[in-house]
Amino acid sequence: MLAAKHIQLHGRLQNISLNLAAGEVVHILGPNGAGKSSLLSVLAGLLTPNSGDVQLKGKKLQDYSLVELAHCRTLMEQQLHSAFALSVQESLSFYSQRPKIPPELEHALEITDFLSRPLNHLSGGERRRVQLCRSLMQIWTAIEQGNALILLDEPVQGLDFAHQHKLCQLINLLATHGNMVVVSHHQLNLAQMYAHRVWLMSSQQLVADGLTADVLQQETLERVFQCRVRIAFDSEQNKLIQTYLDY
Ligand SMILES: Nc1ncnc2c1ncn2[C@@H]1O[C@H](COP(=O)(O)OP(=O)(O)OP(=O)(O)O)[C@@H](O)[C@H]1O
Repeated sequence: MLAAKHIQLHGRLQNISLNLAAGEVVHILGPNGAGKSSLLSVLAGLLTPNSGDVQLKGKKLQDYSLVELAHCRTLMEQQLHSAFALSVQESLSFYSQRPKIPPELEHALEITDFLSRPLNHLSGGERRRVQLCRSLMQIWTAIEQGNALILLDEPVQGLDFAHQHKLCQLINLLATHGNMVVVSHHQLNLAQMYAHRVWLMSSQQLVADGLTADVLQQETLERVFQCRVRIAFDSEQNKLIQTYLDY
């Protein structure tokens, strides 16, 4: 269980309270600058809020050592760092002692074919897949035990259509073991398909927290994104299928 109470971070987050249960997948949505990355950094214990606190499994984040946190939570940041000419294999070994990529990760991320290539010779999407693999392998033991907190900041950025869906399916699979997952991105349709719950942010505040279908309402989206939207509804399957901009 993860719980945040009255988080304030000057100029970035205002009075945010939330919680996340074992096995839940939450997608954070909201306009640029809304505070999604800042919130993920606070939940990871990498940014200390000016007031309020975050508790992971009943213990304040600041009472965990960095080593303890590094074994049970991962934060994949937006930026791709590949200044060094390390190979993909060397980069993975740096973060994990495991000799092999777990099959679930390989199935979704498909990176075995370029293990021997230098990271900085890969395409943007390929590099993103390596970055995801590395972040998840870092805490793979905790993930296998269903004990992990997985925080991913715009993980689908640069991924092709098929890999976006494979990643979302992987995330939901990992949650079935009891892991907690928070993912920020800008794809309303992926949230409609895969999120258990949505945190909608705007102007550094959490403006809605609820079941996906309840939060992704036309009126709410139009207010937050300041544009007209339309939502297509599949009446046979009784679910939302697509959100699109209405010109
Ligand atoms: N290092 C920083 N120092 C001070 N302010 C920052 C810093 N990083 C971001 N901000 C500001 O904090 C606010 C929230 O930024 P944040 O990066 O959390 O938004 P975001 O929702 O992740 O945006 P995006 O969708 O563009 O990635 C913005 O007003 C931003 O300009």
